[in-house]
Amino acid sequence: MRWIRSYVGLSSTRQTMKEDKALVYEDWKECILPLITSAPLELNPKFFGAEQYFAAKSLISSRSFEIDDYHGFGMVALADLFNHKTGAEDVHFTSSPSHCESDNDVDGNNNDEYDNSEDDVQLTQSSHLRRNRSLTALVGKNFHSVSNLECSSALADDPTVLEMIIVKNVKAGSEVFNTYGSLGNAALLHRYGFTEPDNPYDIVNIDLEVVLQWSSSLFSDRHSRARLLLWKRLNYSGCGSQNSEYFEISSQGEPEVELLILLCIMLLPEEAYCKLDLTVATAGNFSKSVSIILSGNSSIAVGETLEMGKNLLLTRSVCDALLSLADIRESFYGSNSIEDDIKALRRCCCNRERKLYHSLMLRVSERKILEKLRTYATASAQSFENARRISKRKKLKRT
Ligand SMILES: C[S@@+](CC[C@H](N)C(=O)[O-])C[C@H]1O[C@@H](n2cnc3c(N)ncnc32)[C@H](O)[C@@H]1O
Repeated sequence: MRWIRSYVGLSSTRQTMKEDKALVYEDWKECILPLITSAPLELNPKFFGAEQYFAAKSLISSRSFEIDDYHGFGMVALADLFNHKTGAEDVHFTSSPSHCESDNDVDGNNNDEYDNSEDDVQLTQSSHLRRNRSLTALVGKNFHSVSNLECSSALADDPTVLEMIIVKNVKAGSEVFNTYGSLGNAALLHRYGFTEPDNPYDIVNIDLEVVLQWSSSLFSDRHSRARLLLWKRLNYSGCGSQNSEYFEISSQGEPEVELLILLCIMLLPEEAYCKLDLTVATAGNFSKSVSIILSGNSSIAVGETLEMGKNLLLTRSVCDALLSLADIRESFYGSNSIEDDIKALRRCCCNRERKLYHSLMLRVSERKILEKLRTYATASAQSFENARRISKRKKLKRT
């Protein structure tokens, strides 16, 4: 754990880990320490120290999951044997039997796409399951799928039943996977201690602090604060809590529209800003669905949908700002280039050097997204310029 923190650098994963560890330590001090010092229990402090508590908590949190609204979070024997695969599970858990029309899928997965054909497999717990510490299918073409078994009405009504359904054919001897949800690599590493290559749900976070750092390199603190306030008064916010707001960049390198709007407001010329400020002040509360659209020549319009304005928001200066944000975020990885990281990842053995492998994978996947963000910003600036040229030409033709 200590190692991951130092290698991932200043990423949000490190910060989250630090905060988690502080909370777990507080828990330990409050709940366990009094037991160690309590005379009648005579607990051996060697087994109940803060590090042992942290290890136990990590183990529990990587194996427990939200069962349903009724049960909340819990540990389910057998269910926790399955390893995760993003978007390609073989086995699915649901808190009520499959034919009893339910949307109680564990992890919020939808079952509609699954074809429970007669080729489905039955899972059996056997000694060889234990060998790999993950679940392997005992496959037979004629085995009946669990979901094809008769489901008694008693079972259907039993809230303590958790159904395990094989949703795909699995080759004999192959590992059977579940999915822990649509999680990016930082979330997978934080919650479960591993990452996946080419994870389609991967994201990079850009903290609001980073945006303010960029803004203060161009404008006064007063300017940045006033523009941020206006953005907030327009009912925009980043992800996360008020104390640590951030913006997500998708695995395709696309920034959230809220970030684009903030950048536009930061970059507005004073006159346009004052005009917008006045508009907001006189209009009172803006509803969530109303968004401002700021066009390239700084005029302001009020539009109804957020997506409608995305292209208009991607002006040359906003795209330049995105490039700067990508550079600031990239600087968090230290002096090693992405090529250095890729080489180190190739040299690294996933089984022998687990921590090194997964932290390198996180760095590489995040940095690849930052590369895509740069490509996105450059291409968007180009299309914005083209659109402007075409519109200018059209206007000239009309006059
Ligand atoms: C619910 S357990 C799964 C069973 C686990 N293999 C075991 O040893 O009991 C979750 C843990 O399994 C490991 N794990 C699950 N899926 C993985 C994957 N795709 N790659 C690497 N490790 C994985 C991680 O250590 C994770 O914290």
